[in-house]
Amino acid sequence: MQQTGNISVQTENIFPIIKKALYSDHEIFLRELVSNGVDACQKLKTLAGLGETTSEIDKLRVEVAVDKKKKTITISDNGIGMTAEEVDKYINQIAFSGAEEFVNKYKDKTEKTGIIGHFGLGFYSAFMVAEKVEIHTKSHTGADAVKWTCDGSTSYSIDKGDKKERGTEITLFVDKDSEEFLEDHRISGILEKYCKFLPVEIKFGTKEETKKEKDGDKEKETKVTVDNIINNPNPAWVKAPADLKEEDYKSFFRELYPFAEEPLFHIHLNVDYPFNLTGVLYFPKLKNSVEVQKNKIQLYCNQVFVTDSVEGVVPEFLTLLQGVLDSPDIPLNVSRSYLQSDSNVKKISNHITKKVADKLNEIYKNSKEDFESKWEDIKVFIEYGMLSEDKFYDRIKKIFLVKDTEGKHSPIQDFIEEIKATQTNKNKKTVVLYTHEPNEHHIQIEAAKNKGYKVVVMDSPLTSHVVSFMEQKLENVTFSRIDADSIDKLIEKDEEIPSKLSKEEEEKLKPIFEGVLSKDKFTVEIGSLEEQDQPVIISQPEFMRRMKEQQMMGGGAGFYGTLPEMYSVKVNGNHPIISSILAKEKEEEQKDLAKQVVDLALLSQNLLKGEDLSKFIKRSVELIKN
Ligand SMILES: Nc1ncnc2c1ncn2[C@@H]1O[C@H](COP(=O)(O)OP(=O)(O)OP(=O)(O)O)[C@@H](O)[C@H]1O
Repeated sequence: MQQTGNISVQTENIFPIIKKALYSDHEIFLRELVSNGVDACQKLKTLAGLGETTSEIDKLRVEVAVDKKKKTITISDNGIGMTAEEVDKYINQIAFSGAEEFVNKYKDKTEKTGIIGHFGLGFYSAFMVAEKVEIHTKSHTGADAVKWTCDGSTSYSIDKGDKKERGTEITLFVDKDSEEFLEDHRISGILEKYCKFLPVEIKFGTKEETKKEKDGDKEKETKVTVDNIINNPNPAWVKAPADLKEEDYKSFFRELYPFAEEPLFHIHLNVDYPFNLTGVLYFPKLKNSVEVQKNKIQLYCNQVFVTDSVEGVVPEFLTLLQGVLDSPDIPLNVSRSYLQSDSNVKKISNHITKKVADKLNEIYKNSKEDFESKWEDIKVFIEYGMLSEDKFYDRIKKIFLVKDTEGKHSPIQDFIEEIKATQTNKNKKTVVLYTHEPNEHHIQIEAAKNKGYKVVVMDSPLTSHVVSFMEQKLENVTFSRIDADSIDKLIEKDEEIPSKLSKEEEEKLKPIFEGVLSKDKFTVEIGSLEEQDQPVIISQPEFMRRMKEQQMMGGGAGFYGTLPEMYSVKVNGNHPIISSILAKEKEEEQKDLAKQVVDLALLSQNLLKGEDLSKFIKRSVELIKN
């Protein structure tokens, strides 16, 4: 038997849920009620623009007042007001949004109305903090004033009211558990957080200001009491980019982050099709860090602050930026996991990524010098971006810079072209040599320079990921850190350097060196390098080091992280010292000399520490004495 029907919802059951669980944060009630007041003003403005009201719209404003004695919070506005029918329709029917109805009615007649309300639920958030709510309202139409009262049960009363002025006044009789909201600083804090950029003036009490006046030759300071307007109704992002100067963006930045260091540059977003998005994003000076900056972007919906955790709305790498995004098209009242699958959110996220890449390209095009001067501060961001979004990489690959040890910047693609002739190995791979710390690798860099090679400085925390990524993206290119092997092995050419040692001599030499090094950490190899190269070179293989670094960045140590540090020790059989070690008659003398050159190699790698270092110094002093 098939049966169909409607699931019935009893308002008695749903009301307590709305009251307690509609929003997890109780402080939201103020945002909702102030937004309703702002909407009421915006609606009146829209009607005035269409000639549908004769109301005065010069001084539209919302006011919040707290009466500690009466334990009330009042939110009043001089907006559109409501008639008795409207109160019945919009307030008595939960989830019937007058805001949405208004937007639909006027959507063809006017441009954006900037109306915030949408769901028809916000008003009821008042009951999260109030045991009783009263509405006094008078419509702009001149209809009789209305008084509505509800004590939090499902019954309400609606009467003729005595409000004389146009607008709506909502009074919350704050319940015992919510008395914290009767504190001025609490209300200020909430207004500051959510309402700082609402488009209509919001007044909360008064404040004292000092005015300077001319009194003859002198300046006189007088104190005056003025309305405390808590918001800036015209923040930079709602203005047209053409109307703003660099300084305006900077001062808006200071308004958002009074204590932050000045940003490098900004991007003004302004889209109205196929979705609505405005905002200003700032590039902070990141230096070499990826952690500190996150969660600095503030998300607004029609100028109401919604959240500063933007994950899910913008790609993760963009959370390194600062600034404001405003879009009525982001479904913010829903869960984060839903956000990621929302098509508008995806489009917005792609758009921002594109805009950011466009801006970077524009700066590069306008002035290479300017771009280069900013590079050290933005490279981590760019690296993070290209590692996480392939599309971003495609847009910035032509302007991804590398800096050589002489301080010269070049786009990586140009750099590879430049080194191709000299730094291509016998397997036809062009080898990019890099260092994370030129001072530490001075010896190796000098050896590379002697061969006519160039070394680039890659010192970001993401370097090991970046080089692996670039190896996948760039054809026939590999990266090697300059200390990963001897220079001849880093870029292996066809012609081998002949060895001065015979096979027997090499076999004699190996155990001497093995005897002065710990077997668990070092593997010894006798090789033939140039005579002028170092007698012993200690290196950590590129692959192993990279894996360890990547796993350290990713948190857990993983498989490679658990492996002990391993180094390879290459003894340069062509170096005169090595021949003289072999020539020594006594085993002790051979060992001492071998130990000395090994220690020198360790020292150059910053690997000689503690007792070993003390012993080395002592031994060196003895050697000099002799
Ligand atoms: N201060 C006010 N002045 C005039 N009308 C109001 C006022 N407050 C509420 N209303 C009317 O009551 C309706 C319901 O308000 P409510 O806050 O519950 O929902 P909303 O603002 O439409 O949507 P949301 O749930 O997204 O806030 C509003 O759409 C509006 O028509």
